[in-house]
This record gives sequence, C-alpha cells and structure tokens, in this order.
Amino acid sequence: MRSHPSRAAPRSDPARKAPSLIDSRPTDTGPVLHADDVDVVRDGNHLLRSVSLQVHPGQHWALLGANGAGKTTLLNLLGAINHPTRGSVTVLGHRLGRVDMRQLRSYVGHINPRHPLRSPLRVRDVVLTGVTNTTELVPRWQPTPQQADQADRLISTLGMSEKAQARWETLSQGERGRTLIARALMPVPRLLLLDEPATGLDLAAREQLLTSLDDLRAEHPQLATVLVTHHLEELPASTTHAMLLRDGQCLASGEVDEVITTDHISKCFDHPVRITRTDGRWHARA
Ligand SMILES: Nc1ncnc2c1ncn2[C@@H]1O[C@H](COP(=O)(O)OP(=O)(O)OP(=O)(O)O)[C@@H](O)[C@H]1O
Repeated sequence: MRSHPSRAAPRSDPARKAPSLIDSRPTDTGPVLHADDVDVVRDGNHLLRSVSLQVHPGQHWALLGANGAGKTTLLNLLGAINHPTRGSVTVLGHRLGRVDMRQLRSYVGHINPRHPLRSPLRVRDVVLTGVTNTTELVPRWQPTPQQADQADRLISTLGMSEKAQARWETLSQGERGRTLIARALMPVPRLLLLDEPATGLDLAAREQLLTSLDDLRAEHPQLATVLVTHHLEELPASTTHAMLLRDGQCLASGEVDEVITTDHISKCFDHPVRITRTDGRWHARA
C-alpha cells in the first residue's frame, strides 16, 4: 500500500500547543510511517538492505535484533534524522527529501536515552523543553497556562509528580527515562520512537516504565509507537507488531504473535532460545 501526503501541514511554530494531550482525531487514515524498500549505505557498508515497514495509528511496534543489526539506523530514518541511500521514507505523510526535516522532527516524539542536557533543570522544566523541542529552556520563553497544565498532567501520567521539582542530575536513570517520555509527549505527537528505553533500569524501574507505556497507549488509542530493544523482557504487553532485523535485513515483520516465535527469535539472534508469553509479556530461555 502506498502512503499519501497528509493535508495537514506542520504548524509553523512548534511552541504553539494543541489543546489535547495527544491528537486522537482520525485526521489521516494513512500510515504514520512508511519505509519502502530502504537501503542505508555508509562507507560502502550496507547498514540496511531492502527494509520496508508500515506503521498505522494505534500500532505499537517492537524493533528487535542483535547488536549491530541496524535498529538505531532504521529508527533514525523513522525519526527524520537521516535520509535513506535508496528507497523512500514517509513520516506523518511527509516524504523525506521533500520536507524540512527539522520541522518534521518536532512532530515526532523521539526519546534518546543519552539526552544531552547540561544545565541543572528541574523535571518540570525538562518536560516543558518538549514544547520548544530544545534541550535547554529557551531564554525568556514562558509556557502558556495550558502548556504548564499539560506538563503537569504528563508528569502525573508518568508517575513523576513527587519528583516534579527534582533536578535532572539527581534523578535515577528510570526517572530520567520517564521524564523524557513526558517531554516527548509535549508537542502532541502522533508518533513516539523509543530507543532502548529500559536500558540500565532496575527491575522495579523497568516495570514502572512498561506500565506507564501500557497506560499511555490505552489512554491515547491513535498514538503509534516504535520501540527498539534487544530484550524481549523489555517489551510492554501492549506491543501489537514486531520487526526482526538481522545484519541490516528484515527477517520477519508483522503481528507480534506471528513474529516473536521460538524459531524466528533463534534465527534473529543466531542462538537457540525458547520463547514463552505469559500474561502478555515475553520471556526467552536458552
Ligand atoms: N556512520 C556509520 N558508518 C559506518 N558504519 C556505521 C555507521 N553507523 C553505524 N554503523 C554500523 O552499522 C551497524 C548497525 O548499527 P546500528 O547502531 O543501527 O545497530 P543496532 O542494531 O542499533 O545495534 P545496537 O543494538 O548495538 O545498538 C553497526 O555495525 C554499526 O557499527
């Protein structure tokens, strides 16, 4: 199926806010993301080869693969950070190469666990930087009352209300992760990209993060997400689809129960594992 450009042009001012938390109006029935037969070549190496993916509103994709399989390379295409060498990528109805990538990026909630914040901002301020799509607070910029309310609502949804005034450098990794998800949701994105959001979290922090993601998805049925991980245990139960990458190529892609199988995962990681699913969550045993 071909994607078609959205008629809704990006807002010219990313600091302007829509009233609702996440735009759940069915404004566009086309895919949120469409990568069509994509190659990425760097220094003569194929990092991705003939990869295709379509993500529709309400779908929650897991992108799985061993170290170096090409997951982050693909996520960076989907987040309008890089162009493909061959093939086309359409993000929120806008084809890369025909659109201002910086502007398009401001409509995608892309969570980078290595958030390069330098100043000692408080949680609430970090979340508010999502409005301006900047790492630091913009000098003399003030949130509108609606933006401030929205930040508080998101902080509460992500279970961070008690830490709203805590400074970034004092936060645990799990608290930072949840703060960054709240920040990414400030521009009312239809698409959330998460690159290994559970890395380095202890058991409780991981479980809290996954529960927050499940809640968020239930609350906003039109939101689409793509989550990169190596670990099946880090997949929220609300995952609907999966793509397995191996050596830059797609090994399997589609509905999650057809893709995350003992056979596919053993091939993907080149190691015999047995996959079980209990209470919606996955486990891998050698
Ligand atoms: N600019 C580049 N030039 C050459 N090779 C690159 C470049 N960027 C990434 N690579 C290589 O491409 C491959 C895929 O990298 P990528 O980061 O997408 O993998 P990944 O699946 O996210 O891995 P990991 O799970 O280890 O994070 C790796 O072998 C990496 O070394």
